[in-house]
Amino acid sequence: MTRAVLSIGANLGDRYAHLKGAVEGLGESVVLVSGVYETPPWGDTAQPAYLNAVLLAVDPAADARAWLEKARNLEAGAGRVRDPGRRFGPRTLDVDVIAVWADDGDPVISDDPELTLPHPRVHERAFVLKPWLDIQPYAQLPGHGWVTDLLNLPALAADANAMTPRPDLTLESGG
Ligand SMILES: Nc1ncnc2c1ncn2[C@@H]1O[C@H](COP(=O)(O)OP(=O)(O)OP(=O)(O)O)[C@@H](O)[C@H]1O
Ligand SMILES: Nc1nc2c(c(=O)[nH]1)N=C(CO)CN2
Repeated sequence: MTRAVLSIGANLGDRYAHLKGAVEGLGESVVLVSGVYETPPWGDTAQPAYLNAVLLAVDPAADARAWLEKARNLEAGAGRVRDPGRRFGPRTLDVDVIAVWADDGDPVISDDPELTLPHPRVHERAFVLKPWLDIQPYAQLPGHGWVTDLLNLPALAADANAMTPRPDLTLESGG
């Protein structure tokens, strides 16, 4: 399994530095990086705004579980502390594995709570779908269809409208 779409988000500390650290940490596996967006907090609104971006990464040696390990290591490296009482609470860095595709192009499907694929809430999250569409205009979310159709649903369109592009904050791929 070699291809993954990853979402990165930060709303504590130096948010931009945390996103840059995640891209740098993934090194040469990163092939596409979206623009950075300032996004209102989703799911738990009493917290600061996030910076969000989406990456496409390729690693011939990585299976789906390896992408999760990379994500956890990056979060730990950014000093993320989990608050068990606050499911969608603030964080220095969140790295989610959105979807993974195997060598033959088939999506990896998993209902394992440790690694659910595709990510079980991504179809409700404009802060992931909009940057994903930036880097893959014909993206399809396995089980949910075209990302562009999802973003046209009224609730998601409203959330996407509330996102602010931050062209002053750039992320570079390729290590
Ligand atoms: N696709 C996935 N990507 C990342 N983590 C996942 C995925 N599926 C299941 N998990 C599990 O979810 C656990 C909690 O992850 P995390 O604390 O990042 O959740 P969260 O960011 O608060 O919420 P969300 O997953 O909705 O963004 C992780 O330890 C991980 O094992
Ligand atoms: N805008 C935005 N909201 C969130 C984010 C995120 O990355 N961006 N991550 C969360 C963790 O589950 C909860 N809410």
